[in-house]
Amino acid sequence: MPPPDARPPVRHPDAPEPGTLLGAHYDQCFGCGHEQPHGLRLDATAGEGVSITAEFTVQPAHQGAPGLAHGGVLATALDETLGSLCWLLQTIAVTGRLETDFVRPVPVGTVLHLSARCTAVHGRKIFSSAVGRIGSPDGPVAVRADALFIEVPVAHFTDNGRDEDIKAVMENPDRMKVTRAFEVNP
Ligand SMILES: CCCCCCCCCCCC(=O)SCCNC(=O)CCNC(=O)[C@H](O)C(C)(C)COP(=O)(O)OP(=O)(O)OC[C@H]1O[C@@H](n2cnc3c(N)ncnc32)[C@H](O)[C@@H]1OP(=O)(O)O
Repeated sequence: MPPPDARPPVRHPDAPEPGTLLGAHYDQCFGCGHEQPHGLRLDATAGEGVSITAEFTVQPAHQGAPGLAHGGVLATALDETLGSLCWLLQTIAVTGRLETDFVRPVPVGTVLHLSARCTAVHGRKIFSSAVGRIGSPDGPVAVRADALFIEVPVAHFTDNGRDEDIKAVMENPDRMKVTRAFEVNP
């Protein structure tokens, strides 16, 4: 829970307009990248204020029990959607805590409709919540999460990431891709 002196989140003036499809922030990201054959390929769209909507289709590669999505995959979908809120705050942050409720089983082939919103900011701490619904934005709730993201310097990635992956990103001639890989301001 945010402390009493937490402040409401403020949408950055340079945040993408509501309705903008954000696209993959990093081609190799398991949540949104298009070069991960078994990734979620989640598509996130900027919403009003500090909110995001997103969709992903549960594939056979995402099974836990036969015909049903793995809980860790569903948590990834929530994490990715929540992480995209940082793009609207234009803050570099990583997941510190992700508390997930699994409410309904999610069959393979389901389109999961996710929505996330930032609820408060306190120092480096960003509080947010998300929900995932089956089949439509008004469908039955399947998963819910509350999260705490922590603002970090870009060195969090460059100091800790595997050298060859950092190097590969840095050498990309598309400077926007370099920037977005580390979730920095566009
Ligand atoms: C378009 C697309 C855009 C971009 C879209 C991007 C989508 C990406 C989505 C995926 C995001 C991820 O999965 S990110 C990957 C998964 N996460 C990680 O790998 C993070 C690993 N953890 C860490 O590196 C570290 O623990 C940190 C950075 C989270 C925190 O370490 P630190 O920097 O030393 O900070 P620290 O002093 O410990 O904590 C700062 C404050 O936060 C609190 N705090 C820290 N962790 C926790 C915690 N788990 N639960 C409660 N509180 C916590 C502390 O009590 C403290 O509060 P106070 O004393 O100040 O009150």
